[in-house]
Amino acid sequence: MTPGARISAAIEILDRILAGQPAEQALLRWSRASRFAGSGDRAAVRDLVFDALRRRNSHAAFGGALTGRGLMIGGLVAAGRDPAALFTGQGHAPEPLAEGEGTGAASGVSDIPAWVQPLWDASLGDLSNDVATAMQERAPVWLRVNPVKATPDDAMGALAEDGIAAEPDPRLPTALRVTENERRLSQGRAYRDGLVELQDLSPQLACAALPVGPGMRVLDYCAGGGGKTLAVAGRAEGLTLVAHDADPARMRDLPGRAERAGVKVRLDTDPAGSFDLVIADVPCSGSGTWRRTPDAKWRLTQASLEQLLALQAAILRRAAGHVRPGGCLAYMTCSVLAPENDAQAEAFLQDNPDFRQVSRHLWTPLDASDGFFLSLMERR
Ligand SMILES: C[S@@+](CC[C@H](N)C(=O)[O-])C[C@H]1O[C@@H](n2cnc3c(N)ncnc32)[C@H](O)[C@@H]1O
Repeated sequence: MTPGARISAAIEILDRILAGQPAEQALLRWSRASRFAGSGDRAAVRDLVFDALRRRNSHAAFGGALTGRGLMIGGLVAAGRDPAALFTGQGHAPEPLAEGEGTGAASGVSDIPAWVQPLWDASLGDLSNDVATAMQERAPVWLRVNPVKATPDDAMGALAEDGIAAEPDPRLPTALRVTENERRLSQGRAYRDGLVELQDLSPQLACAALPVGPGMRVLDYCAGGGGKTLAVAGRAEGLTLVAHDADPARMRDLPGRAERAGVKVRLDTDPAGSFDLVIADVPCSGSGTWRRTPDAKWRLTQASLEQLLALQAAILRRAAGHVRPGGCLAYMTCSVLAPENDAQAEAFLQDNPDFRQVSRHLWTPLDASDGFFLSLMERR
């Protein structure tokens, strides 16, 4: 596909997304209908669509319209390129620019949804603008080295065999940032043999901060695909790891992932007894990961946020019931919004005086990768 044809494809997909179709669905539908597109074309079109969603408001302002075409024109203007060079109407390129298209300005335009902006500002304070700016960029890819199978050097060596370059984070040597050829990862030996797992830096830092010791009983109460379960699995010998999720189907990949990682995890739809550590990685707005899933940023509504807040509080209460006296409850979200983070922890502590907060941390793209929150609470 020519660069112009890729832009035409992105316009068509963005128009579907703006009409309400989820981004992944719109991309899949285009992919299925476009057998002529090679893997390079698909990746390029996907990047165009996601870049446009990350900066939807500012690109629409530059382009002059909140349409697929306006977003693509605005994206080129924002990048300092002349849209007329690609909007030629030749071959499969989009029609030439009409009078006034691409002449807009975007100063003062925010790419945070207007209704979220006050919450965003109140939650992030002085960091608000910088975090919003960071969210306009593509997210880097991070790997977690599985200590059961490899040292960071072994993992980097195996990645290098497949031409994938990665470097460790100075704070956590088992966290590797991929610097070259990330698209080869899923086919590479390091991933296939369980030496590394895909996991962003901030949840890795959060899991590394959990009190995990030999022989402990750990319950991952909202285990989903098991990212947190597997992150604690290699931290100590003799752990009993129990994974629970209200929707057991969400855990379907976990047994395979655990086997690849060389660790034992028991799936339990109704866990009984008490645990030394209970992880509650609750459903959330995902506002900390909006540069990875920019579609979610525009789909979140006040009503859906309120539903999430109620669910988070309920899960926190239920998960707490599984913590033994002297044990810990780790409340986690991948959000940067205070109502989902400190406000939940504070309300819980208020109602449950047998718990006290031992530590809390909010990571943002300014010091880690995705935004992520951890409140660690101990049961007296
Ligand atoms: C943020 S995701 C978990 C991600 C997972 N911990 C990981 O690292 O891959 C939240 C999970 O909570 C689950 N969930 C929703 N309501 C729940 C409830 N009432 N009790 C337990 N889990 C719940 C969802 O099904 C979802 O899998």
